[in-house]
Amino acid sequence: MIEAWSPQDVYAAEAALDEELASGELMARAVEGLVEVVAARISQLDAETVIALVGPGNNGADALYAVAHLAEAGVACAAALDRGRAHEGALEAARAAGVVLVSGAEAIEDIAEADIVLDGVLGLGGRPGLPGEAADWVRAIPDDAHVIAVDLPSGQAADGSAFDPDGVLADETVTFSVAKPVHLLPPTEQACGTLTVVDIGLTFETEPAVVRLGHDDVADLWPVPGPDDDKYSRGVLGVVAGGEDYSGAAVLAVTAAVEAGAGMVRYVGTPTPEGLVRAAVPEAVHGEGRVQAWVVGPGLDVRASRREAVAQLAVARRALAGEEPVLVDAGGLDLVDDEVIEARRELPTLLTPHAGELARLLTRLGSGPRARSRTEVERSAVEAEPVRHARALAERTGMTVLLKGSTTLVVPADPGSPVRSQADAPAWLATAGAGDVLSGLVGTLLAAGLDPADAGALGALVHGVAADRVGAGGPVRALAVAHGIPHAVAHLLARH
Ligand SMILES: NC(=O)C1=CN([C@@H]2O[C@H](COP(=O)(O)OP(=O)(O)OC[C@H]3O[C@@H](n4cnc5c(N)ncnc54)[C@H](O)[C@@H]3O)[C@@H](O)[C@H]2O)[C@@H](O)CC1
Repeated sequence: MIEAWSPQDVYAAEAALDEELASGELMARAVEGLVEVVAARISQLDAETVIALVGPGNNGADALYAVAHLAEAGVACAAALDRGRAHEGALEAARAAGVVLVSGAEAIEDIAEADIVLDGVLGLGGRPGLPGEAADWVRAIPDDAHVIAVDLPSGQAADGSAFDPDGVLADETVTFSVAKPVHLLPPTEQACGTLTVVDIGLTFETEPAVVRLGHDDVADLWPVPGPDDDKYSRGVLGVVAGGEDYSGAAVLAVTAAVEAGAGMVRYVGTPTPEGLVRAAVPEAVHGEGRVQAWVVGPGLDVRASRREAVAQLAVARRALAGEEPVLVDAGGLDLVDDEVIEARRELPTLLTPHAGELARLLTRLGSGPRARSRTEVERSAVEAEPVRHARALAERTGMTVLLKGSTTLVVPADPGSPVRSQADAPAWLATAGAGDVLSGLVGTLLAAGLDPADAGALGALVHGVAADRVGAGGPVRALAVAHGIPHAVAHLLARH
């Protein structure tokens, strides 16, 4: 599991530890870890020149001390300074070690020729935008240089809220003590490259801001049956999905639920998808009945008027009015209104929109206290600030929101709970029906008793791993992902 703490919490933990340690010890620990990574990269890449981009704060000091150590060890190092401003102690160390200090046009020339660029312009204390000459430095970084960001890529928001395409785009980031939201959240995660966390001894009393499950966490969370279990105790999932137009969604969701190990699946549909489910998934039973959780919505047409569709919708509405956990996806999202929100305020509910659906929901329901904001929300706005918009929907509805995308975000209704961020899926998984598979898989976990945030995060991880294993680096169709779930789960459980 990777946990990230907010910049405020990190500053508070640093201040507390700083009081206990000798002056400069915290930074010395950070620099030691940083130097180790850069030295390893120099030998792996056969790099000859390293340049540090040095900003005015402690982040610049880390970078400058690091090149001072490397220069002492014989590496050809330079440091770009903006009008000579930098941490005094670090500057002295760099001068003494023979680091070449450059600025202006000379800095641009040296950056353009560097093998490794160490970005120490801004760290946790950075505000949006690159200061002074730094914007020119960043533009001068050659495509083939290996860029190592110190703590975080400069220009990107530390809390992960805003991505700057003109900021630093790193090949890797070396951060201290713990990850920060910038490293785990879209849209900024894409600027970080691979992440190394150097332990400098901070401890935290507070909850993390972001949590990402790793493969080794699956065995702790996955509902593995014991000898006393039967199909009912393992969890019965009701699936209200598929209509005369989108009938395949039903097959995909039900298949995924059965493959994920639901004790039993009860399917409620209209004639065409029902026939398909009967043929494709003989394990499913048909019609309404007692369940431990519901999936409502894949392929559901809430505007259909034929008798069977109206009867199916009535079951969907009963599920939303009932007490069992409900996952609401696709067409089912159209059924979420003030009455449903009120009825489900204390009940486990997981909404699983993609960016476009989330934009439509926020536009229709409004956001903010008492839904006062009634502005049109565009899909592009959700993509630019996914966490903020998912949180707005979670606050508006009191429901957990799973926002689908190349990184899946799960934002719990409780604003104090960490956001979950899973980036396990290959890009090939952006394919029709993948969301239907996710709904069946996550629904099974809800029926087994997991809470919506755990079910969403764990389901997203397994969905991604199944796609990765089935596709083996190539294309993957949604049904194959569903059929790949058992092997993916077995593979992940075997790591324990
Ligand atoms: N506090 C500690 O004890 C430790 C801090 N460490 C490093 O310290 C960093 C945090 O240090 P700082 O708080 O000094 O933060 P930064 O190094 O990010 O620098 C903040 C400084 O830059 C200025 N600034 C920020 N954004 C600007 C902008 N857009 N344009 C112009 N000026 C801007 C601020 O006014 C401030 O002077 C971490 O990211 C980490 O790299 C590590 O050395 C570990 C130990």
